[in-house]
This record gives sequence, C-alpha cells and structure tokens, in this order.
Amino acid sequence: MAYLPSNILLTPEEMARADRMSAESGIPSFGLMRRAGYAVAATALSHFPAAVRFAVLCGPGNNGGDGYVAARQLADGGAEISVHALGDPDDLKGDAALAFQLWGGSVAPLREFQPQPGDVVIDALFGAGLSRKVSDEIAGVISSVERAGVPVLAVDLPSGVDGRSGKPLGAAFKAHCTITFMTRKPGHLLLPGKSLCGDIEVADIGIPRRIIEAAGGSISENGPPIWSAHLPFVGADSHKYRRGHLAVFSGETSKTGAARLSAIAGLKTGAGLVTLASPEDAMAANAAQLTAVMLKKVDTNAELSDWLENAKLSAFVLGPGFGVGSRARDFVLALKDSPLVLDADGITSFRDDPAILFDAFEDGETHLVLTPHDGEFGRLFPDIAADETLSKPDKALKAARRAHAAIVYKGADTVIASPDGRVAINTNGPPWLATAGSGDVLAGMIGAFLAQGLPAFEAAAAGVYLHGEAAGLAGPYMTAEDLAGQAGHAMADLVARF
Ligand SMILES: NC(=O)C1=CN([C@@H]2O[C@H](COP(=O)(O)OP(=O)(O)OC[C@H]3O[C@@H](n4cnc5c(N)ncnc54)[C@H](OP(=O)(O)O)[C@@H]3O)[C@@H](O)[C@H]2O)[C@H](O)CC1
Ligand SMILES: [K+]
Repeated sequence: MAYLPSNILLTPEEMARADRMSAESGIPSFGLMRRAGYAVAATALSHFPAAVRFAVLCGPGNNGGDGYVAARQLADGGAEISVHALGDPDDLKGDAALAFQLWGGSVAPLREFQPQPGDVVIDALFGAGLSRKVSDEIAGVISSVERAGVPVLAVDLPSGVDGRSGKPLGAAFKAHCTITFMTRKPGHLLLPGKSLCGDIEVADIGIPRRIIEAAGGSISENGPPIWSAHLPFVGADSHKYRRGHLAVFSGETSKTGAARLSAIAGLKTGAGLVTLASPEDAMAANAAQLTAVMLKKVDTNAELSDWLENAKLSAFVLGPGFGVGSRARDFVLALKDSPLVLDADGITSFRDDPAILFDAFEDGETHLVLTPHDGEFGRLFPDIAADETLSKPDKALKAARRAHAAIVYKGADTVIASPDGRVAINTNGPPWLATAGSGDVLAGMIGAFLAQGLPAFEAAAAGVYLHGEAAGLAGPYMTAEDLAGQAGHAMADLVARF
C-alpha cells in the first residue's frame, strides 16, 4: 500500500466526484472500499500492535463499509474484534451492504458499546458524508470513549468533523491517528479538525492521479509547488539572489520597532535594497538601530509623492506600528498602483469604510496583500466573518474577491486566498509563532517576495511558508528578532532545494 505525499486537498464533494469519475472509467467501486478497509486494518496493526480488542464502530454509509472490511481483515489475522453499528445493517446499500456481508460476523447496536481497557476504537461512523449535527446518542458514545481514555483510529475523518471546514458538528472523536484516502481533505488541516485527527496517513486506494487532479478544485496545502516557479533564484545566476527595492513605513518615535522588524526580515528574505520610510520625529530612533537597512524621511503626502516619482521602488509594507488614521489611508491611496502589503494598523485604518480600500486596488493584476488576523479580518469583512456557514477558506476567498487582494487570513491554520479562486492552507507554522512581532516579520517577508517580482498570491504564500520555516529554525523560545534573523537561513535552505 503506497502512502501519498501530495499538496492537493479534495473537499468531500470533490472526493465524491473522484469516486464517480473512477467508477465511470471502469474501476470497480467495491475495489476502492476493499483497499480502504485493508489500509485501515494495516494502520490499526502497525499503530496498535498490543491492542486487546479492536472495537469497530460502523455508520450507515460507506465509511461504515470501510469499517466492515477492516473488521474482516483484522479478524482473519487473528485479532479480537467487536462490531457495533449505527442503525440496522440490513438497511445498508451498495458497497457498504457488500462490505457488511463480507464481515459476516455479529453486530451489536452502537448504543450498547462500552469501551473496555485494552480497546482500540476504529471509528467508521461518518466520513465524507457527514451532513448534520451528530445526535445526543452518538455524542454520548464519543464522550464514553473519551472518558475511558482508549485510543481512536479514525477512518477518513474523526466522526463529527466536517471534512470541508474542520468544524465539529455537535461532537467529534479526538483520534490518535486518522487514515484517509488518496488525498487529505481541508478539514484535516483546518482547526479544530487538525487537532482532532492525530497523525494523518494517506493511503492509495487506486484512484488514478489524473482523476484526483481533474476532480480537485483549487484548495491545496501551502508549499513550494505553488510558488517555486516564480522564485527569482530558481535556475538563475547568483547575481539574481537579491533583487528589488522594498520600502517599509515606520511609525512614530515610540512605535518604530515593528517596522524595523519588517524591514530586516525583508532584507533577509532577499530584497536587494530595503528602505525604512520614517517620520522626522522617529529618524533618530531608527537611525540608531539600523545599518544595512536605509532610512528616508517621509512625513507628508507631498514627500511620499515626490519619493515615489524619483526613486525606483518595487514594493511596500505599511501597517506595522504605523498608527491608525487618515495618514495611513492617504499613504495607501497614494500607493494604489504599487505592490503593497497592508498589515495591522494599515488594515484597521479602513475599518469605517473598507470599500475605499477595495475600490482603490481594483485595477490591473492583483497587487495588494492583506494580512489580517481574526480581529482585523472582522473589521474589514464583518459580514463574512460572522457567517457561520462558511469555512475559513470560504471566508478568505470571499474576502479576496471583494478586496481585489491576496488575503493572508492568519492564525494557527493560516489560509491564503487569491481573487482568481486559488486557496492554500499553511501547515508548517509551529505554535510558538504566536509571539509579539511575528506578524511584522511576516509582512516584511511577503513584501520582499513582492519586491522580487512574485505575483501577490505567490508572494503571500511563499512568505507564510518561509515564516513557518524560519520559526522552525529559531526554536520554541524565539523572539521576533530571532525569527527575522532566521529568514536568511530559511531562504538558503529553500534555495538549496531548487
Ligand atoms: N474515494 C474514497 O475516498 C472512498 C471512500 N470511501 C469511504 O466512504 C466514505 C464516504 O461515504 P458516504 O456514504 O458518502 O458517507 P458517510 O459514510 O460518511 O456517511 C453517510 C451516511 O451517514 C448518514 N449521516 C450523515 N450525517 C449524519 C448524522 N449527523 N447523524 C446520523 N447519520 C448521519 C447519512 O445519512 P443521510 O440521511 O444524510 O443520507 C448517510 O447514511 C468516505 O469517508 C470513506 O470512508 C469508500 O469506502 C471508498 C472510496
Ligand atoms: K470516521
């Protein structure tokens, strides 16, 4: 059984489409279920060789079918098995009915299941077909398993987790590990689903890759396949390792640190030049702490216009420590034709009338990157943020289309979306990234990729990925300075991979 590494993610609907396409191309659907069940049994044995009993909980659809196949396979191998079913197994249809026949052993009602010490629960209640909140009866079984502290192997998804959004519907198992088929689903990577899956294994059950690719939409795991072709150093001479001129706007005297973090991160991410644009009153504070980053006094709109006319600037970062208000709005509108990362105070400055921002960046190729965390997202897109029916990728995509911007919707499961429909879920950020100044560093990294000529979505996704890599190098006790400091090493590692 092959286990597939891939950055393609299929929603449950897309996976169902892949199933249909493979059936239409002549691949017997029961063969898929059989291989799925075998993979479950193999994973159960490899993860839990000392299990006293495998307690297989089977639902009323094909997820349950996988469970029956696994039960047969494990029983044939000599394992102790119990099978409990939701609903009457005689009502099963299609492949699930065939799988039940293949099992051929006894089945007790789910409500009679009582976990025992030494049990390993194989959770085959619901997978891709979960369509509504789980009942109190099922929630009761889930909590009895949790109370007993016995491990859970989830088939496809921990039952109760919505594969599209990662949200639990009513209640959900917390699995030790989850075995899914062909590709992971967004719900495996989005919170809280991610924290309920445990280790995730992906088994090849024989759907051809061309079908997976054709059935897939536009959601993928963030990683080099999305943006590496745009990196300037790929296949290039070393003189191209640094390029572009990034400008970062500093806040007033008492708030200059955030912009300096962005600027230093930008330099280490490969921008050829980085200039900090500083108000006069902050010049001394900035000058005292900068060496490789250049400094330019920019106080007024007129000074900004003059600078934009006379300097060759490739991209901008505005927001970290900048201050909320009309000066931020005026500067952003002056930058409307340039690649821009708008972060923090820059975002909040448009909370009263976000349409001014969205309209300003409407023309041409997408060249604005917005990097909101939850609070900032709610300020710019209050209706989208409040819509409980939307997943985080849905929200990011809707926001991207409205704002004509690449959106980096930050969090422990950062999502990057493009107005053209592409969405990436980031997975390499360690928990210690949630530290003061981390967002400032990210803005500088994205700004540097914009300055190096990456399109907005690719720059955003590459920046988020590099941020995660740098945090991994900096380790759990890092500060934002350490994080910015590791950007160069993380870039060197990336360069070495291409
Ligand atoms: N290519 C593959 O990946 C393959 C995957 N397989 C497995 O099949 C499931 C998906 O099977 P499906 O039958 O579509 O869906 P489920 O088994 O997950 O669930 C559907 C049944 O569950 C009922 N349901 C849904 N939500 C609830 C709820 N909250 N409470 C009670 N019952 C619920 C639903 O009832 P409806 O009334 O909504 O119709 C269905 O009866 C996938 O996850 C894999 O494990 C194949 O084995 C091989 C190919
Ligand atoms: K399941």
